[in-house]
Amino acid sequence: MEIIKVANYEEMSEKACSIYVERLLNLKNPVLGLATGSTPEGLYKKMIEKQNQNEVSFKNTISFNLDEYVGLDASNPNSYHYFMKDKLFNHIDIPAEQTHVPNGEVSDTEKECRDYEERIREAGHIDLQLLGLGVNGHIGFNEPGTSFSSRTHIVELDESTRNANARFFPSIDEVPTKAITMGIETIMESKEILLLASGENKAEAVERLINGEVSEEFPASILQNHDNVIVIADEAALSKVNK
Ligand SMILES: N[C@@H]1[C@@H](O)[C@H](O)[C@@H](COP(=O)(O)O)O[C@@H]1O
Repeated sequence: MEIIKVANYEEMSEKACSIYVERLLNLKNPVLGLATGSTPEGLYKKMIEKQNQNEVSFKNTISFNLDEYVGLDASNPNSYHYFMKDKLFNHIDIPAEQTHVPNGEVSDTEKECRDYEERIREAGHIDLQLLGLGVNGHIGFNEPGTSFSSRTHIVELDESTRNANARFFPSIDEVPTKAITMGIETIMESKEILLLASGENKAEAVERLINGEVSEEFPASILQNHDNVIVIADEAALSKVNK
């Protein structure tokens, strides 16, 4: 695991963007795993700038998002479909049919999980998977206790996760209770993983990610077993490491 320490959120986004640009320029048909949440927003802004400056193009890129709430349709501003269009896809040249976000609105969610896995396989697996980090160690929506051999599946969201994400909703009651997420094994099959963390509220989780025991009780700890992981974290997020 390579750990890159940066001063703040801005520098984290900058550094992550430079890694993206490098991979986009080096891969013929990049398959990107994308994430939602506050953490990657700065990176997405910078990627849009890079395209506007003609430094990169996403025309040959295929993308797969990690997760989506169950029960929110794509036009709901809190859905991850909406987030991705609003923050990235509507502003870059990636063809819509090359973007994939799990569909939490279908009646047969089990089939959607299987189909999502199939689409990732057909694309030749993910070259670079972006991850944020939940305060309880979740990656995607894989909550503590999720099997390390899980594939794309439906999850019950933890109360702590619903509380953490309630800031985006009018009230906690409107935060969905279920989500569809790539599994831990799906994520671990990515050829390279880039995890971003910023702020003091992530400090404990970052410490466990780096130094903690590898355990299903802390899903992100599995990344210690992947041989191509870069963590970019700011000083606040790293404040509990090496103390
Ligand atoms: N499903 C998402 C995760 O993919 C994300 O990484 C995490 C952290 O979010 P944030 O970046 O807003 O702290 O929370 C959400 O629950």
